[in-house]
Amino acid sequence: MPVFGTLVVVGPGLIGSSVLRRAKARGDLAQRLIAVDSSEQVCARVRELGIADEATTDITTAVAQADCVMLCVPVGAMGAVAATVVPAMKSGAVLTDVGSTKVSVIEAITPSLRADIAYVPAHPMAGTEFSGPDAGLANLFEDRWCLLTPLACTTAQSLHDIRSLWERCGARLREMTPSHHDRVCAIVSHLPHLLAFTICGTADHLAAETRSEVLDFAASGFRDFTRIAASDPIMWRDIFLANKTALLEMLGRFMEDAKAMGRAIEEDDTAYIVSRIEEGRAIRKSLQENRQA
Ligand SMILES: NC(=O)C1=CN([C@@H]2O[C@H](COP(=O)(O)OP(=O)(O)OC[C@H]3O[C@@H](n4cnc5c(N)ncnc54)[C@H](O)[C@@H]3O)[C@@H](O)[C@H]2O)C=CC1
Ligand SMILES: O=C(O)C(=O)Cc1ccc(O)cc1
Repeated sequence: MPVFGTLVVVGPGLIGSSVLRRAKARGDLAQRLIAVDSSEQVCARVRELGIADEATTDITTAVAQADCVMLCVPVGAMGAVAATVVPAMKSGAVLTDVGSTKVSVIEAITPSLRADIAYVPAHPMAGTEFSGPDAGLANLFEDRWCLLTPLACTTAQSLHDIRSLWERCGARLREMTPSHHDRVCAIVSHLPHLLAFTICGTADHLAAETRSEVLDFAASGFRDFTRIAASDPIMWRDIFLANKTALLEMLGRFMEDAKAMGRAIEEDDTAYIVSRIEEGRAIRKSLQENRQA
């Protein structure tokens, strides 16, 4: 029995097209799948890939048919898209989003909400450095967390249905408050991306300054940073600005710890250096035991 009659995915890029692929492959997420994108090129590609029953730029006509609308656009676009989508939705339908930040997305969407529309904010903690409809994978969410931040306007039925949808995508679910979500994601996702973009920039500037070949010798540790640094600039600009408070708090904490490591190196404090490295190894081991690495 499908969770929804008609599921409309707005923004069938990496995340949206992964949900569509999973829905097509299983057949029990929704009876009918509609993809909506502001780009006709993206719609044409979705048609070629055959991952939705319909792909259109006509957002209001599409969402009027929806039992569930899933917003998969960059976080900075969520508010404007919701302002177009919500007035056109039918009574009793469910609105959900997959944005990487929750407090600011909820703030942006809330002014558009209606009493007869349930809203379930969600965030699948899975992805890659690639974007667009070609990048999606039916198994992207398998064994990955999907974080839900239910609100007063999240009915029990809508929460149940969105939980079922993500469970059928293979995700593990956890509920938390939006502000807790943003602090957690600031440290485990947003700060690592900030560090990756920064270290690649620093190395590139050094190479330019010294007119040397430093990057030719990039070892695997540096290469791991470059994978993350290849992520979409608009998406990450939006995330950094949308999660400014929590991200700056975590950046401050990180800089303190980095300075302490610098001092330990300066002072030949071997015990401190080894204890921090051991902490890192222990985290890696515990993640591998939980199949998340
Ligand atoms: N990339 C990742 O690894 C993850 C991303 N997210 C979140 O998922 C959302 C989507 O990210 P991706 O799938 O990576 O992006 P993407 O760039 O692959 O896809 C976004 C799609 O939205 C469309 N779009 C942009 N503005 C629009 C508008 N105003 N109306 C209609 N369509 C519009 C674009 O044309 C594009 O097809 C973002 O909010 C992101 O924070 C969540 C988890 C992981
Ligand atoms: O590619 C990676 O390593 C990621 O970390 C993907 C990712 C990007 C954004 C999210 O909100 C969640 C996951």
